[in-house]
Amino acid sequence: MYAPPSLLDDASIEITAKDQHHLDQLARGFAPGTPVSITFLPGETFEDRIAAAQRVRAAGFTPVPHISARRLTSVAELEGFVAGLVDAAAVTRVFVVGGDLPQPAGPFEDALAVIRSGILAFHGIEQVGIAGYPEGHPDIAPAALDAAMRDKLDAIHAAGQRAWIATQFSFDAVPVLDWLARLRAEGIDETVRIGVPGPASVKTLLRFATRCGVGVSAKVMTKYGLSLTQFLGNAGPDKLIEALTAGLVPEVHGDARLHFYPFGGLEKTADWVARRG
Ligand SMILES: NC(=O)C1=CN([C@@H]2O[C@H](COP(=O)(O)OP(=O)(O)OC[C@H]3O[C@@H](n4cnc5c(N)ncnc54)[C@H](O)[C@@H]3O)[C@@H](O)[C@H]2O)C=CC1
Ligand SMILES: Nc1nc(=O)c2c([nH]1)NC[C@@H]1CN(c3ccc(C(=O)N[C@@H](CCC(=O)O)C(=O)O)cc3)CN21
Repeated sequence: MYAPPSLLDDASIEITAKDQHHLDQLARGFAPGTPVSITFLPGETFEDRIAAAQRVRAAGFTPVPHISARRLTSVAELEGFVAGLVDAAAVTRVFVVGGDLPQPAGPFEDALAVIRSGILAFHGIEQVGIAGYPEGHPDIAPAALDAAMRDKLDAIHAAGQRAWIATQFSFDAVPVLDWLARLRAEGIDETVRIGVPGPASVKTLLRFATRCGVGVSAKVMTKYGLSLTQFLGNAGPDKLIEALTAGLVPEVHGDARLHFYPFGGLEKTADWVARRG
């Protein structure tokens, strides 16, 4: 076994509202209490998202609903969503992202605006997650990303809440480890959950990489085990997690864990974790 149990043991996982009907599959690889993020996708209703959080809680996991700032159309919508999550699923943790819309659909320009609204703290949210980009973001300058991270951490702490960082998924350990070391050197010591893809077909992984603005060079594809000649074949994060495990040094990288994006389905990721855990 190449991965120490700790890195896989403390992993979290991200689902979509549709996955709420397949939560039984998660228990095969993830312990009770595991944080389960619920992606905020367009085309879902707030009722769907609240029901998903409720099912995650009922299945024995910790629901972590995502809030996409730019997709919110009003302050009342945010109020209603957070109140609903607390009432139905006793939610105490949420993850706030800017969102992919080029222009905000409502009053929230970015994640910071949602945090500064005070609505999360008012409803008793205790922990707030924010996004990290070890390889940068295609539409946001590195300095803006750094400044946003500091501002968001300050605002979360000022509201008396705890923060954590979950990173955009990556196929390469090197930039992730470098970025994490830099963050720690700057004095940011929050838990970082490193985004890794679950096992999925090469085709699916490349489709999500394109959609989410994650670049994959030929060199990185080879390193990860992604082959264009086996486009329909599967690729798992074995080598990536092996490299992270070998490269993570607690004194340098602090509290680092994994966050799985199961692009190939919950069952495949849970079984993969169970086989290696
Ligand atoms: N990592 C993840 O799991 C997810 C990431 N996203 C991505 O998050 C990006 C930004 O979110 P955060 O890191 O939370 O940043 P943020 O909300 O903290 O904003 C950081 C800076 O980038 C600007 N910005 C925010 N969204 C933008 C966009 N779509 N296009 C151009 N500029 C934008 C903001 O005005 C601000 O100056 C979105 O563009 C989206 O691509 C969206 C959903 C999930
Ligand atoms: N820039 C950016 N935008 C995002 O929306 C985003 C990221 N980055 N990083 C990773 C997470 C993970 N995201 C997602 C988005 C959709 C599904 C998804 O499975 N959607 C459909 C299937 C669509 C398909 O297969 O193409 C589903 O039915 O659940 C999963 C994770 C969204 N996220």
